[in-house]
Amino acid sequence: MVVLSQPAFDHVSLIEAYKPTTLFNGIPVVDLSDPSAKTLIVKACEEFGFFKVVNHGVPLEFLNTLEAQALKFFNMSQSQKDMAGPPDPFGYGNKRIGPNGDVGWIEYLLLNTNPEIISHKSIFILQENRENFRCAVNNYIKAVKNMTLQVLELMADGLGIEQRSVFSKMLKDERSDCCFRVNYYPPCPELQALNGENLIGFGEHTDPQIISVLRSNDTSGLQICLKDGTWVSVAPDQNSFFINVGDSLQVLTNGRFRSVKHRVLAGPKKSRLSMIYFGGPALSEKIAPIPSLLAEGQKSLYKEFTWCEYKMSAYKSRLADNRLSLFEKD
Ligand SMILES: C=C1C[C@]23C[C@@]1(O)CC[C@H]2[C@@]12CC[C@H](O)[C@@](C)(C(=O)O1)[C@H]2[C@@H]3C(=O)O
Ligand SMILES: O=C(O)CCC(=O)C(=O)O
Ligand SMILES: [Fe+2]
Repeated sequence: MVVLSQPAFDHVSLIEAYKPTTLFNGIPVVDLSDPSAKTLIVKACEEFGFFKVVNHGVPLEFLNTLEAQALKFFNMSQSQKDMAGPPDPFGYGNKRIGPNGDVGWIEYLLLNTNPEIISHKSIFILQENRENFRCAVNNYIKAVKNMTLQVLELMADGLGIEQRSVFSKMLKDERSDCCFRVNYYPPCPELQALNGENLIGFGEHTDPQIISVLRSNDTSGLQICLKDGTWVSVAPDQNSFFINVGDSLQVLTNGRFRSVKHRVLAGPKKSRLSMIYFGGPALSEKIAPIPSLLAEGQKSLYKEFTWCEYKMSAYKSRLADNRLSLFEKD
């Protein structure tokens, strides 16, 4: 074992000796132009709460432009970036995730997707480049949101729900509570000396919203937890999107879809850059199973709550907590 003394390695709390994970080649791939997409989506949400989307229709130019703009941001000096933080929860964050003491080997920008709030102070510190950045974020979010609405409609269709817009209308609502996150995991060269140990970039958690749509650069690091509790690595694919079922969708489907536990490990050589669109409903939206998904006599597994109540409770929790357990019926 190599023992590194302080200050050579002062991020000890982020080091974890996880069991080695294998690259999983069973991640479902859904081609949005394929007529069987709706069936595949439902199967993937039941089995994994996670799938990859190809033929998504989002111009690759939007992905690459935003990546370049985000790198410009993260390559600025630390003092400049600090002017855009600390997150409240929006803005620039460095190592601290959320308000309750969680940390990771990460820098990020968290933005509200409401177009007026995209003019958050974090964008203003970009000075002469802010219009380019704002435009790249807006183009990306608009296109990704459209694709997400399509996926949600296929989901409803695949579940046999008469009202195809049952999920998508929650995001279409002008009061919907969606946010956007750009995560940057810098390389950590000292990691090479720590044989077999892992550096936590973003600790294990489920996403509280309905759906999360992730795109990353070509650097690995994302892992998901399978039904049997095994953690597996997801091969990066910079031209595709990865969809996560969030806690709220698990409730809307009365547990038929599962919100996927996931985490990110940082690497020694390459930086990872990911962009995640989190689709949440209006604060007043009631989160309860869609009635037609309940078989006769079947009851909801969850107590009634609104997205506002769930979100407030989530923000009091630690990242790895099972946030839904507070809302499960006894
Ligand atoms: C530790 C926390 C960070 C988080 C809010 C929370 O209290 C628990 C949920 C976390 C999470 C996970 C998914 C998204 O990245 C996020 C923005 C969200 O909505 O819930 C984060 C929150 C955050 O980073 O503020
Ligand atoms: O950065 C990633 O790849 C995933 C991060 C994540 O899960 C999140 O921001 O909620
Ligand atoms: Fe997440």
